[in-house]
Amino acid sequence: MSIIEVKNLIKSFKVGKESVEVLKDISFNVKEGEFISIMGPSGGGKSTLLYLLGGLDKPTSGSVSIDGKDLSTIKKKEISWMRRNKIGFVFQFYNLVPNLSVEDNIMLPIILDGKKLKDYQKKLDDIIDIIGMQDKRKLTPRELSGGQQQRVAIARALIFEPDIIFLDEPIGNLDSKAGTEIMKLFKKINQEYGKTLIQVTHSVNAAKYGTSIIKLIDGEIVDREKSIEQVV
Ligand SMILES: Nc1ncnc2c1ncn2[C@@H]1O[C@H](COP(=O)(O)OP(=O)(O)OP(=O)(O)O)[C@@H](O)[C@H]1O
Repeated sequence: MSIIEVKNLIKSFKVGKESVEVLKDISFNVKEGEFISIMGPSGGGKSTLLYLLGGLDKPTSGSVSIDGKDLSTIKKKEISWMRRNKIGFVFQFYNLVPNLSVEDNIMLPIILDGKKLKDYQKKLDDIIDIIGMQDKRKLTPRELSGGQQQRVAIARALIFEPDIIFLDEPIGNLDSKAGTEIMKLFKKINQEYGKTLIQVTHSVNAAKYGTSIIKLIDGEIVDREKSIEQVV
């Protein structure tokens, strides 16, 4: 079964009196364990699509289903549960809390959810190992490089062990060396930990880490291929 099913998805925004159709009848499926790169020109609707897939916004019509459950018809409680346990997000600008340590930033979703920190201590240690930052766990974000900050944001997205992680321009703010290291980390999270990843990116370098590439132009999928050479 597909972990994500997108059917006839349409999203319009009202701009003044006019309605602008940003996504035009999009359908596709994502299988568990895939790593999809969504590429295409600026303004084509990539971020809009990512937010709909993650349940952060609602479609005008059509549907997004995760594990066979249509996000527009399930109960609010269930969607909040899904957002916490099933889905993780990583953004371009990390969105860390500046005065909290690395480990407190990673544990933030646990704190906000009212869960007991000690129940997640082992998980925290494991995740800090995965991101390779044991020696930096007491530092605050301003003491870290951009690449290290993004590692912390990735760890925070992993703490609830989601099956799917959405990445919005995850290396858009990094130089090429740090960017490559982050992409290798995503590849490991995809291949070794079996997470399904969906990234929006302008970078051909980042896109080629995907197992499949979707090209979105002007709100429509114009191509879906296995390798970047077939798309660019
Ligand atoms: N909340 C909103 N209200 C009105 N228009 C919006 C809204 N969100 C997005 N848009 C419009 O939808 C279009 C697609 O935006 P989106 O950010 O999804 O594109 P994108 O492909 O991610 O672009 P970029 O690569 O520049 O980030 C743009 O024209 C944008 O102005």
